[in-house]
Amino acid sequence: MSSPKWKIAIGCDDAGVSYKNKIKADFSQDPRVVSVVDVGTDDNTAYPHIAAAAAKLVASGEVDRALLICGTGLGVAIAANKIKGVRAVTAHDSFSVERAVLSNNAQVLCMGERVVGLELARRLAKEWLGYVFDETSASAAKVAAIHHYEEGEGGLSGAPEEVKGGCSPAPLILDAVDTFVIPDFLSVREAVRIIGERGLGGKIVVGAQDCCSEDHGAYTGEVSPKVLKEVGCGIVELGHAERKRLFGETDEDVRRKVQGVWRNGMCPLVCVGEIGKEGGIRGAVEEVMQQVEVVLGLKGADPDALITRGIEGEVEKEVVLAYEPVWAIGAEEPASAEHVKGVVSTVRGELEKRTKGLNVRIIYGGSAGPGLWEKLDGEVDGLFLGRFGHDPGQFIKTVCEVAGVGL
Ligand SMILES: O=C(CO)COP(=O)(O)O
Repeated sequence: MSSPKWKIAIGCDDAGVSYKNKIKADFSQDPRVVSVVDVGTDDNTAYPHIAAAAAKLVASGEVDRALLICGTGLGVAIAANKIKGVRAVTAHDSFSVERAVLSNNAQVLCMGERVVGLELARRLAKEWLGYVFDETSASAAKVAAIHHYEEGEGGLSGAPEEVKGGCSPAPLILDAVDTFVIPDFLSVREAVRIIGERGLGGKIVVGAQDCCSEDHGAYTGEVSPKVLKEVGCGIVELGHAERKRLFGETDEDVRRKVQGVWRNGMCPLVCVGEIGKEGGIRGAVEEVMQQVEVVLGLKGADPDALITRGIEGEVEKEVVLAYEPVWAIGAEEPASAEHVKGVVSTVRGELEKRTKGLNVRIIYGGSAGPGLWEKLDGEVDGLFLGRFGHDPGQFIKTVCEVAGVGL
């Protein structure tokens, strides 16, 4: 394996200028270093500002590591540790420098110009470049525990915790499945931040549970799809049965919202499903098709014109239909596999004829969870979890089943 090439930030206060400049010069000659960002200082800027500037570069991923010098190496470490995601240590001996990386995955090394001799400081900085944290080592779980405490017990409750718990499936599994989480509105930004921070942005899409059909205007209390896009949403759930039942939302309302979601380059996830189970597969297909015709604007539409009609500008030609028989939501069991397969395959066949150029995926929801996927014989494109998605263990189990990977 080739050794890594580091992007490094370096900084000091007025007590650490000469060591910083020496080590910076060493780094510029070291083939293991691709770039050095000097955050200062050669004046008397106080150490917390310098340390925070370097630590922010680490936290944002602009650099891999930072080296900070002050009189003791203590103040800069304390300040750098205030930046979320950063682990900074003070170390003046070879063993501590090694363990700082291999045990603690510290990205920031701090030294004190008044504590350690110049030649030792230079040697330690050189050794530091040779250590790489092993994510598969026994230390990884302990570093993850630090991260857990950093998230804080006093943070938002409810959905963010679920999001945090649900963020742990290995990235490889997530490569095999398109995964999304749809928290409440207030938790959307936090979900985007946590997922990004764990390097899972692009692997887990964050969505919203509803949106306004309009981007701007006097719609007090509504949430604009434009704003959802800006904060990092990629998918918006529309027309859930509860919105229809409790808030009187109609399929025509959903149609306008679908347009708003498309207009903003996101994917609409439209819930459809029959109310009662008496009509069997036939009755369900009829009810679902009536809803789909309205929400996708299919009635009397020329399939070729469908995609451009009413969708201005950038067109995201995809929709996810969540087939959720209303009677199966919150029930003890999901609908039978036979029922789901029958409805989905018929609806899919209809839509193939009538939605040219539109990528339609149909997923199943309604008491969906572990054990269901294999029964559906590949007839549906995915699952939409309610209660089982709130439980990180069940969520991960289901994702693994869909990915075809054992836990
Ligand atoms: O409505 C649902 C998801 O939005 C389904 O919820 P349950 O899986 O808890 O039945």
